[in-house]
Amino acid sequence: MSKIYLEKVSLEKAKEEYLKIFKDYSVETENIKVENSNGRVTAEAIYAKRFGPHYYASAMDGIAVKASNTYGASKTNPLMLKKGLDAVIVDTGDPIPEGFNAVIKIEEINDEGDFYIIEKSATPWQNIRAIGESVMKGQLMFPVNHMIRPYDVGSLLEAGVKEINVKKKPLIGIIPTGDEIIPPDQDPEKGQLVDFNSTMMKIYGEQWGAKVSITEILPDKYEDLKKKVLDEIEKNDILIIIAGSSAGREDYTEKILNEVGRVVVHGINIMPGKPVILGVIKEKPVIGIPGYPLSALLNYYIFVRTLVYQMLSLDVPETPYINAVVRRKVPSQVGLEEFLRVNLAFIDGEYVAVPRKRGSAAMESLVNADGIMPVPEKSEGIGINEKVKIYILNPISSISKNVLFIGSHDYSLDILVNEIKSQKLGFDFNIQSVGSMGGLMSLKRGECHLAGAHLLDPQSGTYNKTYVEEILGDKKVTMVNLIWRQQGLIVPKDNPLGLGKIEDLIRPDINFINRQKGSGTRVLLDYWLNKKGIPSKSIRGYEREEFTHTAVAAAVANKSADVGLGIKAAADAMDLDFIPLLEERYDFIIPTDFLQDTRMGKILEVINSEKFKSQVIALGGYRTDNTGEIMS
Ligand SMILES: Nc1nc2c(c(=O)[nH]1)N[C@H]1C(S)=C(S)[C@@H](COP(=O)(O)OP(=O)(O)OC[C@H]3O[C@@H](n4cnc5c(N)ncnc54)[C@H](O)[C@@H]3O)O[C@H]1N2
Ligand code: MOO
Repeated sequence: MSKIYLEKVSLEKAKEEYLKIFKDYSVETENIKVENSNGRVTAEAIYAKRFGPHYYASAMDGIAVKASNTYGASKTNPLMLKKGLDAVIVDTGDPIPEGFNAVIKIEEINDEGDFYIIEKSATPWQNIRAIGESVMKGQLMFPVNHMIRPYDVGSLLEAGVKEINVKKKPLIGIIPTGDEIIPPDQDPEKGQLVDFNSTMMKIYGEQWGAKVSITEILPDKYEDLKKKVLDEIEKNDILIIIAGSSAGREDYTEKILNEVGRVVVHGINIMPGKPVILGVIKEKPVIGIPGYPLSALLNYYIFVRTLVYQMLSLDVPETPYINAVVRRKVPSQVGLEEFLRVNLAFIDGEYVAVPRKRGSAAMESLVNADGIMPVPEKSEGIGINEKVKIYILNPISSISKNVLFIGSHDYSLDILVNEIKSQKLGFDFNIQSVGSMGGLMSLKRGECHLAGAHLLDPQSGTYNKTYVEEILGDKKVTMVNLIWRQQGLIVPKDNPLGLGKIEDLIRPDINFINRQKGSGTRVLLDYWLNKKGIPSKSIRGYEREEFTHTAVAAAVANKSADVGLGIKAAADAMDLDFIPLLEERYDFIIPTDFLQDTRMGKILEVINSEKFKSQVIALGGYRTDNTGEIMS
């Protein structure tokens, strides 16, 4: 097959064309002790070597008898059996003495001197385990291509099988590359990043039944990389080259494959993961995996997982999924099948999927997700209330119980999350930080259990109420105060530019960093600018938006901005200075139905506790006098 060019191949076609090349590739076999065989795959049929049990064994504690000697025994006609002659004492598992053919349980006999008295006759072979009851000598225990489970190991040992021939674990070699990449146990300087892709891949590979080795990190040098690839292909069944898959100056993977092997596919219509290179050297799969972690993982999961199972002649297990409804329009990317990370919430009898932010580099979007939602390339996107398939990342038993919070970010939420876990309340509190307005919109769409907002109404000077009424209409909700907190200017230590008030933001020497539209902090800033008659375009950096207080503080800490508006806890966390401007109210917005839910009851108990409040106060810039109170 000739090479398929970048960005032309659908995932289905790439899978079909590439995987079929290796359909007859099989790994070698090895002989291993049965004790170590869990998870391994049989290389030949396995037959039992002995009977289990291999002798007639007592199934009970009692006496062995000859059934014919017991006939006629009854309550009115008890029979006496002479010890040692008519009856022999046996324990469970003991062999049945020669000539005996039944066991009477100890609790059914009376012991009287030289005799046992019985009041019921025994039937032949009662309470005796037959030879081969558990396993028959010579019987087929497992066919070839069977994956050994823990109880299979027990059964094999019982059947006298001590060693078996299994398929060798497919060997995966991983070559991390890049001048900027350093080992994960080192601390990166500017321009350096630690290699964490390799370790994720190793863990997954081992879960699937492969043996994975990671080479030293290779710099972007063509000859070195080529030599390494040629070495490693001899030692492994599957070779992975991380990064250098796209069009960059130092992306050598494709060139090497063309020189010493061949490229089957370069570029698939998926996101993340588009620039993957699927190649072959010496009839073995060599995959150039994109460096961005989510791209790397997705390609590895799609191709390497399948290859491992295929090489072991196993069916590829289906990835667990559920059907969920999407309550907003999700546009598709032109010419790309997108795999979006989503949160899941069980609301009003169905699962609701809520997309998290895009981007192939943000591990956060995966770490905090419950599932992966494919958005097919050719569709119009996903329509409102459409049912879609979601591949789940967590057990459904926990997804069904979790509480999904969407709204503005606050540090007290982290304390809440931790308290819910440490008090083992039986559910997780999952957070999507999208700003105050975003939270209310999600609540309106029925995407979350509760929202969080700090929206000042300039006219009335109240918080949240007018916004809730306007956005949520007649949806019944209750506002419960979480905290009061200080908003102000986040500036470098010792405030070198001497900033003190909102008017300072228009100074020509100042670079500002803003929050996204719809965030409570942005609403506050715009309100102040409006009140003071300051045009937003007079502020340098007004257009540059971040999504959290922490991101604003990080921009100031890293000197990409001189000042931002945010909360004191964010400034403290980055060792910055803070100039307080206003104290604001942050409330939970809870649908009145959910207020009755036992989980919400437990959440309110936590926030009402002294333990929670004292941790919040310790953050600095917080007040908890109204925490847990219903607000109007
Ligand atoms: N001009 C273009 N640039 C890029 C394109 C494109 O089409 N045209 N595609 C983008 C996409 S999409 C992806 S995905 C990446 C793929 O990048 P490469 O495979 O070439 O890898 P690098 O550029 O070397 O690295 C990308 C990124 O990943 C980090 N990285 C690399 N290795 C590791 C590792 N082992 N552990 C953790 N992180 C790693 C690396 O430092 C970079 O930040 O290309 C886009 N560019
Ligand atoms: O394909 Mo890249 O993986 O979109 O980031």
